[in-house]
Amino acid sequence: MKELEDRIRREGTVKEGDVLKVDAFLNHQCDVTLFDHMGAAWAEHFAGKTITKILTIEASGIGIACIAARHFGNVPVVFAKKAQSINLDGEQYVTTVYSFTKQREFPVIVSKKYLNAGDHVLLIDDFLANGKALHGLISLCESAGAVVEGIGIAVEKGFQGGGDRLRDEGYDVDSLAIVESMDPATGEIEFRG
Ligand SMILES: O=P(O)(O)OC[C@H]1O[C@H](OP(=O)(O)OP(=O)(O)O)[C@H](O)[C@@H]1O
Ligand SMILES: O=c1[nH]c(=O)c2nc[nH]c2[nH]1
Repeated sequence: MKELEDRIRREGTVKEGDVLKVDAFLNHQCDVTLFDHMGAAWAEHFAGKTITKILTIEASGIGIACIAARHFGNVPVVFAKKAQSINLDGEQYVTTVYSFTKQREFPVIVSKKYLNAGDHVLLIDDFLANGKALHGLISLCESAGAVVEGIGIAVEKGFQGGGDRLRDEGYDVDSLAIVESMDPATGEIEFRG
């Protein structure tokens, strides 16, 4: 998606440790017009698939997923929580995920009320790096007996391999910008053609 690639080129910065900082528009300050265009792009890609629910993971996926839902008939958006809370009751699906930016494991929790056999799920997230977050969400869907219809990602860092591993596993992964390489010394970013 050219609009997203242009924003990354203009406003993204490359940090040491394979970190691309795009918090001016994607995952700290949020450009909702861009999010709306991203939702439209996923709706075009996944047209023809029946989506009954969007599943994402806190925190950065939530805003993007909510705006994307407007393009999928306002289906419910569920976000997996990364901490237990007195506000979480009843039975839960739980797994653990290693967080790329926080560099530690988190529980990943969804109430059984909100993910069911018979759901046709679109997974949405801001970043795909090693694929840990998505494997966590896929595992929750498997536990619930829900079908993963596809995966919509804003920025995939292709060189970390998580996206291609998911494609090899048979998932339909639509990443709107795939960074093939990035250099913290020069700031240069190359996208997959
Ligand atoms: O493919 P992976 O290696 O799993 O990396 C991608 C995940 O990393 C980030 O989450 P993170 O827990 O770092 O932070 P967040 O709270 O900003 O969502 C991002 O939002 C994805 O969920
Ligand atoms: O802002 C971010 N930049 C990244 O490079 C990244 N990788 C996973 N999650 C990420 N979030």
